[in-house]
Amino acid sequence: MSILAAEIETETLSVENVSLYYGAAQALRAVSLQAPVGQVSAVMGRNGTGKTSLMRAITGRAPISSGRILLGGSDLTRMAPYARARAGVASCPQGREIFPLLSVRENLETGFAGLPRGQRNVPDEVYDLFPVLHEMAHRRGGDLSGGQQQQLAIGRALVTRPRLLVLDEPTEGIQPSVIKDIGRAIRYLRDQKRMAILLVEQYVDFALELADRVTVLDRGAVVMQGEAGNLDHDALRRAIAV
Ligand SMILES: Nc1ncnc2c1ncn2[C@@H]1O[C@H](COP(=O)(O)OP(=O)(O)OP(=O)(O)O)[C@@H](O)[C@H]1O
Repeated sequence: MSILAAEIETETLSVENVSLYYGAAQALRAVSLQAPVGQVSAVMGRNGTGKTSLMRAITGRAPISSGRILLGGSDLTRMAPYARARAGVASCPQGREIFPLLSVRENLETGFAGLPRGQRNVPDEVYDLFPVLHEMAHRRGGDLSGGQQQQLAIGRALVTRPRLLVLDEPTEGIQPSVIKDIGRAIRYLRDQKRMAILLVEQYVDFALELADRVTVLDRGAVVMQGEAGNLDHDALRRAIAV
């Protein structure tokens, strides 16, 4: 087996037949997908089709009723969110969840919690990717623009040195110049850091520009899945059109 094949096998996120309910309402119906390292795996779908629920299932914020979630050799299924973070899962949730009264620097430092003492620093690449975080280190998180907050949310996720980065609609409500920066950061993390990136995105052109693989959800179920280059993009656009 080549080194690359071994790495993919040990580092891939594997979601297997995951179902999730809110009370009696089923939000995910036996969803399966793979997100290998060194690839962007996009999850798309109309509003309310279960994209955020899938992200919550992976990060441990919502319990699943059946199925399994594996990251490489670790079975995350029953792990608490903090244990999943230690196992290498980082997420930028919808709404970003920046601490408004903490400074930019302090927001980044909240990512230290699960790290060994020797790694409790902000990696240079966070500031290389998003120089604004350096310039605004002492500003309060709540005083940043939406785009700057999104960069901060990604920076904070990177502080935890993740193997899997989960991004829930990173372009939502953000100006084009910052969307470009975010796209560049995602490419860098995929190609240079070889992270597995799971990207929930409604902005089709942005998602298709980056995605290696695509999963489309409809009413909580997978209705289309495959390598981005092999999918019928017109059918895909129809499947997610509002
Ligand atoms: N906490 C909750 N309690 C009850 N139902 C919920 C809850 N969160 C989501 N839902 C329902 O579950 C379904 C899937 O929602 P989810 O947020 O996962 O979809 P989504 O594809 O991320 O939507 P959006 O694009 O609007 O963020 C929807 O019908 C939604 O109303």
